[in-house]
Amino acid sequence: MAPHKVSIIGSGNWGSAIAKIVGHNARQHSDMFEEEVRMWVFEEQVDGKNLTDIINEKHENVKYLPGTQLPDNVVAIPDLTKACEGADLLIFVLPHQVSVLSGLSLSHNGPIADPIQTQFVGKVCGDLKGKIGANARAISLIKGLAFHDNNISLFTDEIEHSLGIPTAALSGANIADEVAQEKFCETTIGSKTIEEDGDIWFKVSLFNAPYFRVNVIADSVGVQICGALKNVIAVGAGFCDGLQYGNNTKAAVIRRGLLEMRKFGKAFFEGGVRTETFFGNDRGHDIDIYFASNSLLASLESCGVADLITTCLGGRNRKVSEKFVTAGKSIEELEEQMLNGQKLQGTTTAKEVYDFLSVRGKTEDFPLMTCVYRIIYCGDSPEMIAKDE
Ligand SMILES: NC(=O)C1=CN([C@@H]2O[C@H](COP(=O)(O)OP(=O)(O)OC[C@H]3O[C@@H](n4cnc5c(N)ncnc54)[C@H](O)[C@@H]3O)[C@@H](O)[C@H]2O)C=CC1
Ligand SMILES: O=C(CO)COP(=O)(O)O
Repeated sequence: MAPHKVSIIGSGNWGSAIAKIVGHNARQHSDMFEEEVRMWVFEEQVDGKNLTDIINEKHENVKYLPGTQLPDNVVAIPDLTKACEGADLLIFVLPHQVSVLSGLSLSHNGPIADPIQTQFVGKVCGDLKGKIGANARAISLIKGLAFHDNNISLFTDEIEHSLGIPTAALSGANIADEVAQEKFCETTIGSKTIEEDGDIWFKVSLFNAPYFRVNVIADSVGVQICGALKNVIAVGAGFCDGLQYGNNTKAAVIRRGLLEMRKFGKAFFEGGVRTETFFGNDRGHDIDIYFASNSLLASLESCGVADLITTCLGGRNRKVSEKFVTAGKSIEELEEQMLNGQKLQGTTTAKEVYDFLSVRGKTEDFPLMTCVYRIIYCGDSPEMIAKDE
């Protein structure tokens, strides 16, 4: 069989960290993969130069992952179609939505700026439609859900429908900067076709590394629900920090958040999600452990409680939401000031989830996520995050 041709679609903070692993593994397994790994970069100017040129000269994404050396077989390409031409393994790693400033809206201290929100995964898929081979496969590293007309769908389904190729999901307790520094962590791949995806994404080691332990489970829906909704809960955790509420309060938010995440998955997805995906298990499953790593430290579901904890402790959603409480500025302003082009996912997901629940009359069934929404978008006091009426 010809070696797989790998393309990475996205080059932000996580996109660049994963490019380091994938580039290294492609080079190590030259019988399985073409050595060159192409990475689509949304072109922009950094100090008067194209970011793609800087990446290809310095082998470093100086804007989104400064200080990390990328393997020189990772090649930055600004043209999406060229970056994906002939690829049979596509790695989607884009922010699920971006939010930019214009006009007026609320911070908890009053009116500030009105964000416009743009989903661009759909645009990327539209541009690639008809250009991807039938034998290709994709994997989504996106932590977010797709919302259209107050309906919800998974990005794996969006990509599958748009490009006609099977698509798995990868999500875990993976703060990009820590992964880039090769600090040990785990991650979870969710797949409907576990043996094929396990073979390609895990067994031949495109992602697995000594410091990045991958496991494959069948609950693709649960993996994606976890990745999207933990960002909303982390916004709540950030409010707690801004209010200096301490660890017990934050633990209560995490506990309640985890239950709401699971409840959401069970309520709105046909076939439901597995409880184990959220809480972890003792390796008692049959097919799920088929590809489980041998590492004793590895549990199967990094995407659940583990990712929720790491994001509530060290993620960008937490950091910006803490400042939202102390600075009295809008989320979009803080995102611009604090993240240097990186994107928050939890605040936009809070709005999407609220709109979805609202048209179904279900907001009261998800009080924590509703509260996060109301604090950001309706001017409710941040103290509401830890008040039981
Ligand atoms: N950063 C992290 O620690 C982790 C992030 N993730 C998830 O991975 C996904 C990607 O996140 P990051 O790589 O961190 O991105 P990021 O947060 O660094 O976002 C910046 C990226 O968005 C791109 N971008 C901005 N506007 C765009 C547009 N109109 N069209 C296309 N691209 C545009 C920029 O070029 C840049 O590559 C997200 O869903 C995130 O939740 C998952 C695990 C860890
Ligand atoms: O997904 C993440 C860690 O697993 C990163 O979370 P943040 O987007 O809040 O930084």
